[in-house]
Order: sequence, then structure tokens, then C-alpha cells
Amino acid sequence: MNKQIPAYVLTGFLGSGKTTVLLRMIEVAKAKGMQPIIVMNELGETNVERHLFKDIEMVELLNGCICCTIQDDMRSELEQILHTENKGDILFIEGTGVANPEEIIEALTHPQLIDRVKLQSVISVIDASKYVDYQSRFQSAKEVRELLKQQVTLGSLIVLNKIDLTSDRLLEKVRRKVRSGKSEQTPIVEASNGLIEEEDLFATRFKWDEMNFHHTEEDEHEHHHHHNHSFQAIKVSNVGKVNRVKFEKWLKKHDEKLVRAKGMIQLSETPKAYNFQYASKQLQLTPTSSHEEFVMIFIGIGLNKEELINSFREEVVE
Ligand SMILES: Nc1nc2c(ncn2[C@@H]2O[C@H](COP(=O)(O)OP(=O)(O)OP(=O)(O)O)[C@@H](O)[C@H]2O)c(=O)[nH]1
Repeated sequence: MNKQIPAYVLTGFLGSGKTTVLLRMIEVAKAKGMQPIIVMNELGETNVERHLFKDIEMVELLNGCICCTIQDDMRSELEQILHTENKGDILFIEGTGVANPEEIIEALTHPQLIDRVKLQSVISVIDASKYVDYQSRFQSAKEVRELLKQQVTLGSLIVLNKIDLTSDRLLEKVRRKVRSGKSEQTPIVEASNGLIEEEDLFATRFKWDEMNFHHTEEDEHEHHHHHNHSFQAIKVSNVGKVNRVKFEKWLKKHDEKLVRAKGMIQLSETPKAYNFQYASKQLQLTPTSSHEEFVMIFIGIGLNKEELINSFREEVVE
């Protein structure tokens, strides 16, 4: 029998810090001489974070969710990679921020993969600074609440991330809320910027017998419905020069519906290229030398594509 490749699934809501944790895991794995393979699923048409993973074997599943239409794509791509001679030593799968991890886990039970992949842990990353806020903000959107719940319920390790942005009082509330939905055995660790002890991150924790797959045709329908209509990823290409101050104002104006944004831009103040990340209502700009195109991805709920793009071009671009 083929040797099984150890696998880690990273789950968590939009902008919670999955990629940040993944980068940390890759660093550790590489330092141990391991060759990682990454499966990265993005809601948008472009993976604007590809440059963060230089020299790494990556399967990019874009413009959809592993949960729905591209579950088969993941299976076949993985099968292919795992059959090649120089396959990696460790596999990381990062779902989109709106993926139900159950579907990813389920994909690994496919007859062609089950003997090849050994799921070690489902790492559930929570933005501690926004957890409570999201629960009230999405109170009326049942499927989003369910999703947030599933991402925690199925975690073998829970990471309360972004504690640098979380007050002590709020953190205590989040601890209580998260703990109430988990068994005592599931570790909950706290972190800023995904800095978590290596042993915690890499421990083998996942147990198949604790999974309970129960899909009816009705569920399937519900699921597709949810992903097609709740969250949208809007791509803006050929972004002109962005005025930073106006951009921040604009983001603030749209922060009810716009949950996450990322991309590569040029600011009007300087000719440099910047990678930008907008999550937890915070804008982060990092100068970068590697950019293929200036593109932005906006992710949110109930967004009007045309209006959003028009207002961005009118109010932010110079
Ligand atoms: N202040 C602060 N920022 C963080 C922390 N962890 C991650 N970030 C920032 O939050 C933003 C989103 O982080 P990612 O790791 O890309 O989040 P993600 O869960 O992969 O996001 P999606 O692409 O939406 O799935 C980035 O700007 C990170 O640098 C943290 O602990 N504290």
C-alpha cells in the first residue's frame, strides 16, 4: 500500500487568519525538511495571494467552493499529484472563508484518496475580535450562523486568533461561547498573527469516528442555494491608482456588507505596488515587488456588483 500523506485542513470564516496560520505551518514543515503540497480554495477568480507561496506545489481551486461544484476538481487534482513520483510529504488544505469543513473532509473519504491521505487535524481559526459581532450581524442569515457554528464544531484544534485586536472582556466572552460548543478534549489556543506552538499545530487529533456524514438530497440543494446566493466575490481588474485615505473612507462606508477584500494595488502617492488585505475592518498595505496585475477581490453579502464597482472607481481611484 502507498504511504499516506499527513494532511491538515484549515477552516475559519473570511479573514480570520487561515493563510497566516498556513504560512506558519509551512515554515515549520520546511524547516524540518518536508515538502508541502497546498490545496487552496478561493471564492474569487484570482488567487491574489499566490506570491506568498513561492516554490510550493499548489492546487488552486478558484471561483467556487470545495463544498459545492469543485469538490470533484479537488479530488482529481489531488489524485494526480499524489500519484506523481516526487509528491510532497505533507498536505495542507485551506478552504474558502465560507466553506463548511465537512464537505472538504468528506472529499477526502473518496475511494481514490482515503488510502493516500491521513487527515491529522482540522484547524479552525476564529477571529476573536469579530466572533461575537458576526454572530449578531448575521443573526438574520441562518445559513451564515450555521456555517460559523460548523466551522467551530468540526475543529480538532480551535485557534482564537487576533487576540491583539480583542479586549480582555470580549476575549473572555468568546472563550465561553466557543467552549460551550466544544467537548473538553478539544484544545482551544489563543494567538496573534497565527503564532501557535508547533506541537499544538501539528498534533494528530482528527477522529473519523466522530464525524457523522448525513446528506440528503434536500441538504445538497440547500447547500448549493446557500453558496450561490449568500456570499459573493467580486473581481475588479485594471484597478487604477488608489487614494489611500479615500479608500479607507470607502471601506468604512461599505463595512456592513463588505466583509473581506484583498488584492494588489498601486497608490496614487507612490509608484510602488502594494498587496492589500482588508479583514476585521482593518486595512493592511504591504509593499510588494511581485505583482502580475492590479486586481481586487471584494467579498461580502448582498453586494450590488455594478454599484460597488462604480462607486469604487468614482470615489477612490484617481
Ligand atoms: N491584527 C492582526 N491581524 C491579523 C492576525 N492574523 C491575521 N491578520 C491579518 O488579517 C488579514 C487576513 O488574514 P488571512 O490569514 O489572509 O485570513 P484568511 O482567513 O486566510 O482570509 P480569507 O482569504 O478571507 O479566507 C491579513 O491582513 C492578516 O495579516 C492577528 O492575529 N492580528
